[in-house]
Amino acid sequence: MPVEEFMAGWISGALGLVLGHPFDTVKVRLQTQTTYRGIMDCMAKIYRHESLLGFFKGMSFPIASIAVVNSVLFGVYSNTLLALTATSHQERRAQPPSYTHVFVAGCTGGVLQAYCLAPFDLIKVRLQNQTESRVQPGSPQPRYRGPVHCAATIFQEEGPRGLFRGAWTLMLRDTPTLGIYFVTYEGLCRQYTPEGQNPSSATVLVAGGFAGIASWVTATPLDVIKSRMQMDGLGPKAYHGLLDCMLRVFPVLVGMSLAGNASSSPTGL
Ligand SMILES: CN(C)C(=N)NCCC[C@H](N)C(=O)O
Repeated sequence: MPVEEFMAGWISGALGLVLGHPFDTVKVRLQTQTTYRGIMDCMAKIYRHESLLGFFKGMSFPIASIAVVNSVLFGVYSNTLLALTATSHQERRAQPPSYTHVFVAGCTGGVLQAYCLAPFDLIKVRLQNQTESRVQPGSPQPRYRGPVHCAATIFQEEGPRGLFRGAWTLMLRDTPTLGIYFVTYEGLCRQYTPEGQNPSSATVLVAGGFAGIASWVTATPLDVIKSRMQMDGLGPKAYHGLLDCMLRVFPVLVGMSLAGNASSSPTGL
């Protein structure tokens, strides 16, 4: 991959992260903490106690790692398609791969990117969950003083494997859902591009947006489990592993959506 493409990917990925991180912080807090009554309450509390900076906790490692993580995803996807179909990127417009091949290549990219992403994602989630204010004088010191201190503390307290806490759930989340991402993206591009031509920028934008929605809708249930497993290394353990966490969280999630009221669960989920 040429350096310019790598840098362009890094800058655009980083911009997307800066715009999305405040919403991601609210999502992570609602997934793992019981003190908020819903999205608006969470946003108001973060703003009041932690100022605007509270929404951006844990953002530096994702920005530093996004280019590498995305290169792994797209590089593995492209090379898996090459191995499955024996056609290069340029030849694929004339001879489009089957959706099964696209799905398998997307899943393969998903597994390997999840493995690279796991420690960075863990540190992000731990820092996002720190509610101590950095601006109010006299506030208690947070457990982690920054991403490097967080990584070092996890390493000391939970061992080297602690840095991969939640990695299996992350892989389970990203393997099928990145397959879904690439199938949706390919399908929409093919639908709206005349045969033999490259998709226009508008088509790429819209197809990427809808692919993102389709993959995140399917990824969200396991995303809840992943965030809970990642926070479970602190203090006494709440779950005896991934299956126990799924069995205890999913019935509550299903009950909440059937009742149509996501914020009034007695467990605070
Ligand atoms: C649809 N899915 C599951 C994905 N696109 N996965 C990769 C996302 C990584 C991202 N930094 C995150 O928010 O975890």
